[in-house]
Amino acid sequence: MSATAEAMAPRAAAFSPIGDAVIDCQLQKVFYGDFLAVRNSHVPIEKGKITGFIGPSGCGKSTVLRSLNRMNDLIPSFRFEGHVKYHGQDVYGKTVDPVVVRRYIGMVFQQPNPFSMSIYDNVAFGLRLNRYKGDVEERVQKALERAALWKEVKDKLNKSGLSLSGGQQQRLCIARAIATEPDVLLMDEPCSALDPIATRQVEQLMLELKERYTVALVTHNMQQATRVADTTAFFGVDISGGGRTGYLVEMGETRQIFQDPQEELTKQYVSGEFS
Ligand SMILES: Nc1ncnc2c1ncn2[C@@H]1O[C@H](COP(=O)(O)OP(=O)(O)OP(=O)(O)O)[C@@H](O)[C@H]1O
Repeated sequence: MSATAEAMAPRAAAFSPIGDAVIDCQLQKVFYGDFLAVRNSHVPIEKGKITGFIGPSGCGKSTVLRSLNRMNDLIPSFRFEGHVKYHGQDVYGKTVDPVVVRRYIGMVFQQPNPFSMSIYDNVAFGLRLNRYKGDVEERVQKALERAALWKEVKDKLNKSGLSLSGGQQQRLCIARAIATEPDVLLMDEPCSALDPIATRQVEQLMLELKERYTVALVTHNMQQATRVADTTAFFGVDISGGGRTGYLVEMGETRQIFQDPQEELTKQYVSGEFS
């Protein structure tokens, strides 16, 4: 365990990385109330890689991503059958504190969502929440450097995070997510609100981040998946029987998914026959 992780003692039952596998996600059925949103999706997340989730709207990409660090806990109607294991440990174990889960498995959202507080406080937020006992200033600087934002903000750390441009705000959110040194970073369409230049900066950042973190990325942009993802999971929507249930169609190396898909549906999707 890193010095940072040690400095932030878990508040509930022990939940710490062991072993080599990062996340084993087996979702047999995912419901919102009575609605079956996702079925039969086994989505392993491999260490040190970027795993891209692609597929048509409503196929469950975000649902699966958010189940990995218990973000769906915030939705009362959410329930699932299956398991999500992080280094072999049950993420949904009765004694596991979701705040601790999210320290190891951080998240960046579609819309840059800095808190209404200073740039510094945004990045320090998770450290304080987790009662980090080390040097907060040093950790904030390191996170901003890793998020390729330090040079642009080092002279205005007390300015509001909301005063930054959209691309800078998204890099600030990435800095906030990595300040606690997570093991895994979940990114839910992190570039969809950004212009092409900011998008390229964030994509470049993802490639740098994977040296240190494991990344799972939801994207609508298939070119983005080919540019940054090592592994790609393609989800489809089953409308037979009048429902709309997402499921994993195929998962493999990104090159294979785009150039040599094994499933007809994947072939049609990546060739743009439907979206
Ligand atoms: N909070 C919720 N309550 C009820 N149904 C939901 C909720 N969130 C998502 N759903 C439904 O679950 C299904 C999967 O949604 P999800 O957002 O995971 O798909 P997605 O592939 O990420 O879609 P998109 O690409 O449009 O963002 C959809 O039918 C959606 O309407």
